[in-house]
Amino acid sequence: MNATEQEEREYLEEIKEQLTLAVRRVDDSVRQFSSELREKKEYIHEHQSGMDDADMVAAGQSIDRMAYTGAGAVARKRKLIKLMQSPYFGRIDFTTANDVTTPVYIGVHSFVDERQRRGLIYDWRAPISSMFYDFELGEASYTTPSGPIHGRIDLKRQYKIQDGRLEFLIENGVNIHDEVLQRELAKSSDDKMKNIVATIQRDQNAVIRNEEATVMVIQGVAGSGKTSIALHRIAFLLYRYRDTIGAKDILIISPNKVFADYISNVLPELGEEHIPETVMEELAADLLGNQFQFQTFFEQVAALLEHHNPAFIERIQFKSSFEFLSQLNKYLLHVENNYFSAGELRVGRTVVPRQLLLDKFKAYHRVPLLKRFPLVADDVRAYVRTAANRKLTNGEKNTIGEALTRMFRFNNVLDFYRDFYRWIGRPELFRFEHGQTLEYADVFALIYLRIRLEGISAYDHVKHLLVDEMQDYTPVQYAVLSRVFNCRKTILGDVNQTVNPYSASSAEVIERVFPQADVVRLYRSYRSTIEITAFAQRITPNPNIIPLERHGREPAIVRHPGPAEELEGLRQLVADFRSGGSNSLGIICKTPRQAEQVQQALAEAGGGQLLTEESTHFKEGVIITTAHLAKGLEFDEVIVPFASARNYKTEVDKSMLYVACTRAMHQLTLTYSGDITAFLGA
Ligand SMILES: Nc1ncnc2c1ncn2[C@@H]1O[C@H](COP(=O)(O)OP(=O)(O)OP(=O)(O)O)[C@@H](O)[C@H]1O
Repeated sequence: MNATEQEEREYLEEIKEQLTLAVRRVDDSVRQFSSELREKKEYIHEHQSGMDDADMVAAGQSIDRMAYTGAGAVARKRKLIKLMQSPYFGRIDFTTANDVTTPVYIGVHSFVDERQRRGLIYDWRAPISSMFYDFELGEASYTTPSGPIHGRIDLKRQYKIQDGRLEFLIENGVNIHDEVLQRELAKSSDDKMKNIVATIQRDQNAVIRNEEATVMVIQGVAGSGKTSIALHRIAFLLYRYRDTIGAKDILIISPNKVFADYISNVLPELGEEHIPETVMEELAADLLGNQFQFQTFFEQVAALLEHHNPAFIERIQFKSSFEFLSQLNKYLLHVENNYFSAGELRVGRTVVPRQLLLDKFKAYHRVPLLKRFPLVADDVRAYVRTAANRKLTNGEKNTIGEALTRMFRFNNVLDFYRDFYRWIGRPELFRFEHGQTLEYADVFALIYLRIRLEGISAYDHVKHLLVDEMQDYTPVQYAVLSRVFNCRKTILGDVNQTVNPYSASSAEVIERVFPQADVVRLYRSYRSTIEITAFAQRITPNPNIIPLERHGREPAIVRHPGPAEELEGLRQLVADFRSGGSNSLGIICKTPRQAEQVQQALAEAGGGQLLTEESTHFKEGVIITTAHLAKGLEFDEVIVPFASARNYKTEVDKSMLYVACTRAMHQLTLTYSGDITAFLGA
């Protein structure tokens, strides 16, 4: 052990000692709080009869305050215990312009020596910690609320401390990030996504700490860390704006429940509370007031994969275009200008002129169309009251309301939506009968019309919206999100990983809906070995991709004489996996039906967990699923069965194949019988 290591080990022991003392102090205060709380409760119980309402309210408030402070102490203790396991992962020695050198140890939380008022560990999100990610040795600077601080980094170290023990320490070199990063990436997968605070890269750090963007769009290649970065960005914003934004003010729109569960640990690992999440279908049901039965996105994609239906594809393509959104907007203008056929209105002896009705209708142009009528009706009632110089009967009041509503062409959003297709001369593009299931492509268009015609008030509480898998949502969906969530947004995805190429959105399309967006493109790929990344490039080439220099086995393509032999081969591959050292194997099929078939075939060989649309979480081991559901997840090893020309032949199939192959971290195998799919090239 050299002198540096000796010194660092001693320092670690010292910090652990201080942390132990801090835990003890928190324990003492928690004990004190709970005994005070108990005494207060006992006092109230004994003196209840002599207390009036005001006394009771005051006593209740004081109990709430104590409980709140007590809960704060418990949370503090949780953080301290976490720090005892792994107090810090990095250190920089920073010398300011006036030659004061401070060692800055960086960890997941801050820890302050209260007596000496000195920071012992800095939170990775603190302004000073940004230099750890942004600079090597030499000149460096960071920004504080009162301006930039310039200086020099004289020393830089990285540590791996686990269960309170120093596992390794890496000194100064220019490539220190690379070495630790390589170690992290070579590890086995987990059933939950991990935090990456110790190895955040410079370009990733810039996205995480961006405070200016009101809409941030991250377009990144498969495995570029988009989801990780977005979650760390949330953690950063929660820290930076801790007085105004809490975990409950954030909303994550994730593609499905399994994915939501997969990412659910990252923020708690970073000491933040669980963040509310939802899926598009839940949001849609809410925004439609639960009035319609509708197809899910998953069902739409499954239908596309099972049958080739050109009319269905045409409907989806049209409704996923930017043109569709423009047409809807034009239609709304047409409705505004033409659908209110005002006529003279007679109430008793008073005649309300047509022009007055038209003027009133126009005067409320800021109010959603269908919400204007009660307002115009009130104005008309006032007009009649003044003209007739008397109060109106209830019958007359109602007549005014009803007459006005009748002057408008429709008063039901569905009627407008159907009329829209007549107006554009394409009635065949809307297939829906009362009581039927609405096609997924119609869901958000209908919601958009509803918002424009009736308005919305919900979701004002959300202060930051995170949308993952942005390529799966259409312009009209973004137009809805833009109106429903009047807050900052982080939107991320990869247009190459679409599961429905007929409705995919690129960063450019999203920019048209959010012209103010800051778009960041990430090309470095971290998940897979170079061999796997190169293999996936054969399916969907991207000349800009930069794979991280990490090698593994060449992906294998295994041909079988027939389907029965292929299933037998799968059983063998699963047995090999079980006797190997990896944690997770994903068998990723094209359709849910094929996934079920594989599950049945493997039942005798120890089986595997089938992930379906209804699943809410997954465990390590053998997972059988579809590319659609595996999106966003990763596995040590991936098998893609049925990679034949018959099975993978359309554009949708190609996307599925790309998504499936890019889920593999260390090993990838494709199996088939008949001819191999043409998507792998020569
Ligand atoms: N700076 C980093 N340090 C360590 N690991 C990283 C880093 N960046 C990304 N990774 C790892 O790379 C893998 C892919 O990250 P993530 O799932 O966030 O990428 P993604 O771009 O959302 O992927 P995809 O779009 O393919 O689902 C994860 O295992 C993540 O931990």
